[in-house]
Amino acid sequence: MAEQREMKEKNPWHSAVVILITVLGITAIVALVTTAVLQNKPLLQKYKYGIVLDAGSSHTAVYIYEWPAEKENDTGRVHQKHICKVLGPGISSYSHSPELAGESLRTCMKQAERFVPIRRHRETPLYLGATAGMRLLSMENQNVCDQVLGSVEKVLRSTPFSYQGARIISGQEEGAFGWITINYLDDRLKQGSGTTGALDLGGASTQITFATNQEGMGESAENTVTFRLYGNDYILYTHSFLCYGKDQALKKTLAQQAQVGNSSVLDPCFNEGYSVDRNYSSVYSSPCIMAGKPLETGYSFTHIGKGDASQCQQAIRRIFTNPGCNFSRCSFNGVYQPPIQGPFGAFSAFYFVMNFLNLTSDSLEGTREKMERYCSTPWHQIKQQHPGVKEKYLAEYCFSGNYILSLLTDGYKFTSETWSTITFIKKISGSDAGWTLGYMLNLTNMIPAEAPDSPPLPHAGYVTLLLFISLVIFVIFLFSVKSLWPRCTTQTQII
Ligand SMILES: Nc1ncnc2c1ncn2[C@@H]1O[C@H](COP(=O)(O)OP(=O)(O)O)[C@@H](O)[C@H]1O
Ligand SMILES: [Ca+2]
Repeated sequence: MAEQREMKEKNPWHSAVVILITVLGITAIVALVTTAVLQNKPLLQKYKYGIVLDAGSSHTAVYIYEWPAEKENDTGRVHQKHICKVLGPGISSYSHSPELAGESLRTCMKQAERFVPIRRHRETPLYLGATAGMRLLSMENQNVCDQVLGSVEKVLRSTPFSYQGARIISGQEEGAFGWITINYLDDRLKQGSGTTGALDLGGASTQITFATNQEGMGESAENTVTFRLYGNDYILYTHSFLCYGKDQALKKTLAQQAQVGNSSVLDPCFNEGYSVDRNYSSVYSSPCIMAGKPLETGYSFTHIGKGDASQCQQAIRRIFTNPGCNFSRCSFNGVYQPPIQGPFGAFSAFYFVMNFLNLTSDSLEGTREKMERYCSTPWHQIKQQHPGVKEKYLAEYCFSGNYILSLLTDGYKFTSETWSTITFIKKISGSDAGWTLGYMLNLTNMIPAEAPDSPPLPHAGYVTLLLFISLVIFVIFLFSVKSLWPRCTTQTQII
């Protein structure tokens, strides 16, 4: 030992060489890792954009989506950058002055020009999809419907974006794209595991969509949609009930209680103390209300609230018809529906109403109890408690809550057990739940049928592994130098 120490002391190279090797080794490792990190780091993030207008029956919303340019085909990469709510009613309400439908969009489209960088304007696809309000208008008057679509088209063409068309989407599309949206945002599609069903409640229609492995799906082709996404096959059951959105359902329920000629209607679905004069024509002004439509609707009546939730539900139940079921099982109105398979995400008006009523996490029984209590609260008290809420919504929450209860239980056949599989949602990871995102992903081919190849390791994992292997090599190298060194120096000594 003493001899060796002496040799080291005699050899001034010993420590200098070891230090040099260590410094060089560390420098080499740092250089290697830095190069690996820089080489694999994504280039300065470039974003792309897409714009979809949701022309609903009650209002129009402009959605701007954004995604990293290189990651188009990855799930969960597209997110909502901005939403602009168009002032005024839905485009289907402009039947008396169709040109104003287009004009109503201008403010939001100007806003979109500011949210999308100028250099991206020309390549940004722009779509408009109209839903049940326009479906109803096309049934009432195809010519006026075309004029409204022509008017929005004219304004959208005048924007700097890449206009891709304005059309009425089908109920199946509305349901299926809503399903794609929530499952894409949840990052469930790539995993190929369980998916979430979609429940959408609008003003004029409502949609139910869920994946099913039922053999019996062949029973009803019009309710079946198939997709191959990221290498997985999905068979979806979907149905859109036209005239069963909450505004049309309210008209149906009211029309069914009203008798033309009567000067008042005592309505259990409105709070006690509520009293508003209405014209019969406002109730019957919809192709959804067929039966009992009088020739002369120029009469008015006083709409008086009675505030009784269970009577309200009885009244609502009468708008679901049961003409007999020609399939193995049905929801309502003779429409085929396989056994429901949860979990479910319930959005749009399902969320707005249940969130207002503080009913997003209650049991079915708890929900019924709270509805009884809300409906029996006098109208003046309700107004006092919620001064900031739009009075039209406020007045309708007793009806809307009961309608949701009835639609989900009497209609879709949710039970006390399956009720808890429903989550009332507005947004997922910052993007609104709704059909628009799924619509854009589909039209821009952003969801591939087959799973794209991806590197075996994520970037962080790759760098860590590289660092670890380099360190191991370096430590082995140091040990071997250390164990070889005395022999070398001894040999030198002998010579
Ligand atoms: N804060 C809110 N509270 C209650 N209802 C709301 C609220 N915001 C929107 N709604 C309702 O949500 C529904 C949205 O429907 P919409 O998408 O316009 O129709 P559709 O999908 O049938 O074409 C309308 O009935 C509207 O009144
Ligand atoms: Ca809608």
